[in-house]
Amino acid sequence: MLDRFDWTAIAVSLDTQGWAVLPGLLSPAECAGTAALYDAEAGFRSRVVMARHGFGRGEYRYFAYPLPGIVARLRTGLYPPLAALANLWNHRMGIEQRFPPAHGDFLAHCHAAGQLRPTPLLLRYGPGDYNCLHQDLYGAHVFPLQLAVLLSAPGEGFTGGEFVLTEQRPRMQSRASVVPLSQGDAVVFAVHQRPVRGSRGDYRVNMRHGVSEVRSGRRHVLGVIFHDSV
Ligand SMILES: O=C(O)CCC(=O)C(=O)O
Ligand SMILES: [Fe+2]
Repeated sequence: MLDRFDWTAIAVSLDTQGWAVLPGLLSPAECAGTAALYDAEAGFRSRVVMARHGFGRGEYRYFAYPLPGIVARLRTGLYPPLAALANLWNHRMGIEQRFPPAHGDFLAHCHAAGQLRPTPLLLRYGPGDYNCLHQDLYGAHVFPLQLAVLLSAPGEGFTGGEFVLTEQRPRMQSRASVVPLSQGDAVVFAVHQRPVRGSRGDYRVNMRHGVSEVRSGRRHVLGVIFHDSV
């Protein structure tokens, strides 16, 4: 399911832009089935109403362990190629930490440090909802890449609600990107920082992500974060 993607091209896109799209990661049926979980009683550990925290407008729910099969498979299966890139990034940024090749081993480090709670989440937006620019840091252990899968169909299921990334460069003005996504596409992006090649070697830029206002309809997204939370 995941070996059909061109991981070399994905790494190049992440290196040059700070994000990459995995087209059609989930089928329309998988998108609908996953979005429908939002209304299930069980299977989640908490629900967050964004306006209550100043995070924006709309809401999300964090899955509980055990994760639904599709979420667990994506998290475990996408980790190894992303860990290889994360290790190159940490080397370039002068950060000592290296990531083990299997997700279970990385999670064991999170759990030993008291980061025990699962972070994959489902988000739901309606008209007027949006997600302020943020970084999903949940403790000292951070895996530097994450994924968001658009479960709804732009133009049909909703309008507005674009996925936005900003890149804050040292002593320079910030740059914004809008990531074009169709239903079932995933965007892989930097959680916190990424290395950028400059004329005098690599420097670090600070990344944030968010969602512009949804104008109509309903927008569901599956978020896959690889570190667990305190
Ligand atoms: O709704 C989105 O596209 C962004 C979701 C998000 O912030 C995340 O998955 O971390
Ligand atoms: Fe996020």
